[in-house]
Amino acid sequence: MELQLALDLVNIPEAIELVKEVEDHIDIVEIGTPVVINEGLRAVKEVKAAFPNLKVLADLKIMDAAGYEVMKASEAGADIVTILAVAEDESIKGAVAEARKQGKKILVDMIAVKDLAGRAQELDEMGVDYICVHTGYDLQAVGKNSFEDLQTIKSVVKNAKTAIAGGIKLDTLAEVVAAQPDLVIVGGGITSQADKKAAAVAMQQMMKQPVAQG
Ligand SMILES: O=C(CO)[C@H](O)[C@H](O)COP(=O)(O)O
Repeated sequence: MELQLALDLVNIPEAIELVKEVEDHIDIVEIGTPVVINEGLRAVKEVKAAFPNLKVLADLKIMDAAGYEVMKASEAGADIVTILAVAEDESIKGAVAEARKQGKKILVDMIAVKDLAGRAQELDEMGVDYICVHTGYDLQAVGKNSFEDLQTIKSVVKNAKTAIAGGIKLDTLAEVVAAQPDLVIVGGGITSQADKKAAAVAMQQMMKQPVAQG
């Protein structure tokens, strides 16, 4: 199980400072959508240059022109690029084809999908690398989470890795870990803590513990 640190509310120097604090305790650093909007793909390039040993995910949440956008994010140094599950199948297939060409991975964000099981099955058949259930900020604000959604996609996905994002904190991580996703994405659960390193260490330890059977 891998841990991804999501950076959403920072500029490039702040992102680099933040990652320095936790780099030994995370697997992937996400350049969040607001950062890409504010700073462009330069943020991906500079963070990858600063931390060549970490995988970098560009959270572009692609909706169209997928092959082109995956190509540009790849050129900037992204290892993983995100596309929205609600995009057209042609866009998903274009993203997967370009990622294969570039030696990169595609993570599909299931935000706003109603038929989670059906769409997850289709995406799995299209060869995407990760399928991620996600409660965005606007639904977190009304008390939602994606814990049940993770079980739903896990019951149908055969090939892709499964991931979960949205408001995960240390006190809710045990429930997430029990469902055994391949990837856990945490933003504010680390970045809003006074001791970010301690939060990342505690999360990493919890994720490494063997799961009780039965
Ligand atoms: O993609 C995002 C918002 O659209 C965030 O990166 C994701 O939700 C993780 O951040 P947090 O743990 O703070 O919710």
